[in-house]
Amino acid sequence: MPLSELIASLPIHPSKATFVRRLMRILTLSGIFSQQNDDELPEEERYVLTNASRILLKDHPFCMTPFFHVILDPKLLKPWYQLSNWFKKCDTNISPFETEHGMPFWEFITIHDPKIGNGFQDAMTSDSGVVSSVLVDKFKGVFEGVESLVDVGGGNGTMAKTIAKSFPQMECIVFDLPEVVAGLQGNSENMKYVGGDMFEAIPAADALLMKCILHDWDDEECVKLLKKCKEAITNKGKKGKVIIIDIVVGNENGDKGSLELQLLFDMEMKVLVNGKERNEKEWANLFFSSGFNNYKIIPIMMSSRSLIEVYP
Ligand SMILES: C[S@@+](CC[C@H](N)C(=O)[O-])C[C@H]1O[C@@H](n2cnc3c(N)ncnc32)[C@H](O)[C@@H]1O
Ligand SMILES: C/C=C/c1ccc(O)c(OC)c1
Repeated sequence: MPLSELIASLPIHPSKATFVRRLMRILTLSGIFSQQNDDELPEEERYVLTNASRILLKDHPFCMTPFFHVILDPKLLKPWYQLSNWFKKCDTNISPFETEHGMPFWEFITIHDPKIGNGFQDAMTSDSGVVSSVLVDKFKGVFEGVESLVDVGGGNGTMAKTIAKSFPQMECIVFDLPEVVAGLQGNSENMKYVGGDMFEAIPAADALLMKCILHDWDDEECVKLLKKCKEAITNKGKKGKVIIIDIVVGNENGDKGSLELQLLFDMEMKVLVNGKERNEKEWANLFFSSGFNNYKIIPIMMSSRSLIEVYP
């Protein structure tokens, strides 16, 4: 799109029109747009979308805009300014988020601020939209022989919806806090929602899915949670498995971008929920400390995430 057309299509005051070129100049340098000139109209600069801006489009099937809205929300940015204070205090269990807002993140989004809560669910929906589609397209084998599945901390059920549709014989349960699943209904007969606290008890199944759960908690809490998982999959003499989708920090393919994403998430988890991203050794320690015997890591999405199968 030529610059003049871009300016004409934006809802801005005419007095601000000349600033658009300066904004586009830096957004082009940072890869959000690229410039493409037209030989027939050499005097006017033209901009095109890049992969980075394409996923911001509302009608893109994997639009990530809700995710960026949450990350950049002032209420979720303010805790970053508490890092300096946080470093000086001895209370290791309190996140910079709690230092800022006086309550843990989960309480804040489920009870105190439903607007941020809805924004957060939309953010996770956009993330799970991409990941669930990659999963059923390329890694279907992980679910082979699984007759029942519980998505632990499954939020509004985006992962479960895609899996339940792809495996009509599988019984899928979305398990999350009562406030989160209240009033939700599945889109097929083989899925339902159950409310509860995963640190108390998890419904029994052949397999449990935990996407973006363990990185929310410290090691002690993770071991507690994984022990509950083991109970849930070793019912009736059967031995099931836990399927984790999370980050495994590492840079084996040498891609600086994916490492940067992993480390940025590590900071985000620290600041918001007192969680962390783990490397393979740290993951293995968690599994063996909770009574599991074996695991397999499968990198997905250019190693930005991994699929980890954990066996009792
Ligand atoms: C980062 S979100 C991940 C959501 C979903 N798995 C996904 O990846 O789209 C973490 C989820 O854990 C849920 N959660 C937090 N504490 C929980 C608890 N004690 N019991 C069950 N779910 C909990 C939250 O409500 C939230 O939906
Ligand atoms: C702004 C994003 C916040 C966030 C909080 C907790 C999570 O587990 C998470 O997983 C991708 C994202």
